[in-house]
Amino acid sequence: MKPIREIHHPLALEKIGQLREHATDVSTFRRIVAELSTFLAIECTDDLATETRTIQTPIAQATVVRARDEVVLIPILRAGLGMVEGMLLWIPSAKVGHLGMYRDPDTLMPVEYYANTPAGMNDSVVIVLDPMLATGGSATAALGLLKARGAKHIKLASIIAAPEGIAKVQSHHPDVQIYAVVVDEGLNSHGYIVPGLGDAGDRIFGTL
Ligand SMILES: O=P(O)(O)OC[C@H]1O[C@H](OP(=O)(O)OP(=O)(O)O)[C@H](O)[C@@H]1O
Ligand SMILES: O=c1cc[nH]c(=O)[nH]1
Ligand SMILES: [Mg+2]
Repeated sequence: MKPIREIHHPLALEKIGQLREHATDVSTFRRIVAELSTFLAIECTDDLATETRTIQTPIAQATVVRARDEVVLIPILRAGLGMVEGMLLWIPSAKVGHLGMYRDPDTLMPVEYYANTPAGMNDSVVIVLDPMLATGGSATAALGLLKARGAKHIKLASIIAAPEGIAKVQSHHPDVQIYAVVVDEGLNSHGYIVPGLGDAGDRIFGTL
């Protein structure tokens, strides 16, 4: 089982504090989600396979590196959409598929309503995007669907993760590396992350 990679960085933690604040307005919230997503993109791609070639600088020949792996981003709608732009700043050539899922408020079980993923994901590095990993039900279902469609090298990028969600994903998908900016205390009786930031989708899209 892969241990979670929690990112400790003073400025990332400062941004998390702004996301948590109830008073943070929607444009600031969106911008910070995008910034933290770029930060997660850097972490998630630090083991991509590379190849080298020789080029000519104005001074001399140099051996330069380029990434060989194709990257596919899979945001889980809605909240995961807020992470796409920031991820693409760092991985501009990534393909983007979409999974629509919401969590039933009574059962907390994920309900799938849309799935559009690129063909030929077998050899790609697939990064699932969801800012909140709470019970882990949505992420676990998304990872199962992607594996059924051929994905083999999958990562999960979240901004805030709860220990319960991490444990669930690790038990069902021990091969998937989870990245989170922070791991919070746990869940409340409604399945919300504590202290968390509330409903990420509503805060990104201004639908509170
Ligand atoms: O780990 P889980 O317990 O499954 O919870 C996490 C899910 O809940 C939220 O989605 P939500 O149902 O609020 O849909 P939305 O993104 O459309 O707001 C969040 O964006 C995750 O997808
Ligand atoms: O705290 C939570 C839990 C699930 N989904 C959210 O958006 N926030
Ligand atoms: Mg929501």
